[in-house]
Amino acid sequence: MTTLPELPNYGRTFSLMREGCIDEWQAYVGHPFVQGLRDGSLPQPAFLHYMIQDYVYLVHYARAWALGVVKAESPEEMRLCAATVDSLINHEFSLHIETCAAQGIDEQTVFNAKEDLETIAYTRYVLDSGLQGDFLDLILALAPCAFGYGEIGLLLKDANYVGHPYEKWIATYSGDKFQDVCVKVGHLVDLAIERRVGNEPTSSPRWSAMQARFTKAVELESAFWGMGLKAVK
Ligand SMILES: Cc1ncc(CN)c(N)n1
Repeated sequence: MTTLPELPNYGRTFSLMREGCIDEWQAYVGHPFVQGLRDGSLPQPAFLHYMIQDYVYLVHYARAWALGVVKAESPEEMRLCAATVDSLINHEFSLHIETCAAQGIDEQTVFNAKEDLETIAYTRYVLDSGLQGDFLDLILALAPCAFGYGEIGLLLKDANYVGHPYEKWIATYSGDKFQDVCVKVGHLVDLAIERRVGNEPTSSPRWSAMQARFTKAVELESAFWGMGLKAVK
């Protein structure tokens, strides 16, 4: 029997929002694609297709975090957004670049890859949240990406071993560097909420719209996994 790791400590808002969409959340972190990553049964072509789309996703995702620098209302918010942009471009990208290079695909080719509909839907949803909304709208659309992969990394950590087909992927998302990003994003979300809606966010008239913003991004995460599986059907 597998024992579940303790819920990661990504802040107060994470716990509230995760609970507020628990069915959608479980569908995201327990998706069949994730099970295939865990036991190594995910076909390699599906993984490669996903990694190429995910690189494109991360390009837009980094742009959205850069928009966070533009929309921030305090130096701390600016710094945390800038640090996340740096971590995405100079750390997380490496996993994708190395995976694709091992298959003879260079970074510029991946950068120019044609986007699947699921990639367009999710990335433009996040960017639009920041363009039409305020900093909070943006950050809540961005958050499930970090928290979900952080939680999945911890869930899959025990299943990893040297020579596992997805060893590097699991090591990246369960590793200290990525976990540290999740904790910092959790702190940023808590700060942003406190600044704009106060200490009792669930009593705010804005809460249901905030939860809806978060939940939609969670659903788009599941659709993104589904895109990866479709590649081999
Ligand atoms: C679609 C998606 N969501 C989240 C992550 C983790 N940054 C990612 N790489 N790709």
